[in-house]
Amino acid sequence: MDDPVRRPLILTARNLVKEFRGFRAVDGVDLDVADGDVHALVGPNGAGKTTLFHLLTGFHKPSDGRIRLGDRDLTGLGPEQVARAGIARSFQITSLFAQLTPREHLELALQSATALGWRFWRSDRALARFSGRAMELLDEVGLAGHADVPAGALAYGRKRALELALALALEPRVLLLDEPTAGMGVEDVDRTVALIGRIRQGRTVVMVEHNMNVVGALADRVTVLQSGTVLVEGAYAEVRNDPRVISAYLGDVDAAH
Ligand SMILES: Nc1ncnc2c1ncn2[C@@H]1O[C@H](COP(=O)(O)OP(=O)(O)OP(=O)(O)O)[C@@H](O)[C@H]1O
Repeated sequence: MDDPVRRPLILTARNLVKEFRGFRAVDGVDLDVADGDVHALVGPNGAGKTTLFHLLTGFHKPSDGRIRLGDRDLTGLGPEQVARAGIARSFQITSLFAQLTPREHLELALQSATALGWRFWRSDRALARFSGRAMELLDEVGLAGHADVPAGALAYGRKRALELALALALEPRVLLLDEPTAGMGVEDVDRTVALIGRIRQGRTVVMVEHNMNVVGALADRVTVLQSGTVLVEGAYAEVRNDPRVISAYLGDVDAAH
């Protein structure tokens, strides 16, 4: 049942296919992400969530199908072009520099998003003009009090918050989060849910997430994948009680709790 007040679509995929040596990890997926929604991609292990995520961010090229952001066709673009077009994914912790502080990370990310690129790498004068915005972003993710600590010394949850701030620095039209609560204890999960709840304001978020409590707390819409295809798409409450989803997840949902 479609929600009559659904917002306009911002990100769409049509008949998306990704084949690996004849095996279809993503097999004809249609995806409709509405502007301003938190849209979760869920499904049992091996369903194709990560592959779909890589397709949406340009890390994989589709074997077939199309991806559009607003009225722009992004099909076949590489990761950097996709990011510049307005789809940002949260960085991996492994891409943080242990000796640089969160403020320095943000200043560099903000500079790289401008036409200057990385040309004035660590020139203090060039970076100083990004300091104000860097602090705003750190404040938004709750890291203002840790702005000048080397990133290597931050606790795990704070490193993830820094990744989020780095993605936000690109001012994306759509923010993609790959398992934002993976590997976290209960307290960090709660903090992360609150954080995503804050940063989603005025933004569109697509997230792959295994923890159904997190999905229930944040997602407006849910796409359930199974064997590379869309099993069900809808509001969380509808999807959660759908017998096809329950059967696909049998055992898996309990494990995620
Ligand atoms: N590079 C690859 N080469 C070959 N097969 C792949 C490749 N990447 C993924 N696959 C296969 O595609 C299927 C979907 O994998 P994918 O990682 O997208 O699933 P997933 O839903 O993210 O699973 P999980 O929840 O376990 O992370 C799996 O059977 C996987 O083995």
